[in-house]
Amino acid sequence: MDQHRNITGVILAGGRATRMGGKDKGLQLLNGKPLWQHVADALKNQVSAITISANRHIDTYQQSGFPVIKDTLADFPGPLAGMLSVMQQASGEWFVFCACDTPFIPACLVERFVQQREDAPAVWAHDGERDHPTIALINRGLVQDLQNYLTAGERRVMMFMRRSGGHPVDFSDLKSAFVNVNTTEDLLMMQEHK
Ligand SMILES: Nc1nc2c(ncn2[C@@H]2O[C@H](COP(=O)(O)OP(=O)(O)OP(=O)(O)O)[C@@H](O)[C@H]2O)c(=O)[nH]1
Repeated sequence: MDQHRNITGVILAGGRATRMGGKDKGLQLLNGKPLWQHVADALKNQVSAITISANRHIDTYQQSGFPVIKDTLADFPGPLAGMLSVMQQASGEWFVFCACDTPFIPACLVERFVQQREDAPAVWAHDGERDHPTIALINRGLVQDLQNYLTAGERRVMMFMRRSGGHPVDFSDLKSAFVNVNTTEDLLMMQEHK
């Protein structure tokens, strides 16, 4: 059973990146390569297609050759806005969302999600210590729930994921793969340690 063929990988590259001084986080270079591209390279053999979710510098992201879906909700409401826009506009039944600020996601991400999903409509990564709700496998069937949630003014990704009937998937054996970049200092530290 090769369920990966029907899964679209989505790189979440929108947001304000306030902790990075408002720069476009996905376009920041790590070892000479934009963060979004690290995620695309890690995902490309795990999914059937890749889409970028962004709300700024759309032209730049389009130069990647991947489809780019702009957030339909204004005012940067957060990662769920990107997820909603993609689930409304892209085809396919399953989406693997990955934050662009997590450049070392593991090669077994999708396989483990699929194997451990059971019947849940959503699963997300847990590194043994922290949940990573923006690294998640989600079924299109949740689109209406997500729209209702955002319309009600809710923004928290973790709360939506818990309410979805999904569960976390354990990646404590690969904890370092979930290190993420929030500040320019984080980026510098990662470059130094490569
Ligand atoms: N499409 C989309 N993606 C978002 C949005 N907000 C955050 N993201 C992405 O979701 C992931 C997690 O984002 P956060 O670190 O929580 O938020 P951020 O805006 O990037 O950064 P801070 O303002 O410093 O919290 C990152 O990959 C962001 O690029 C949004 O409004 N739309």
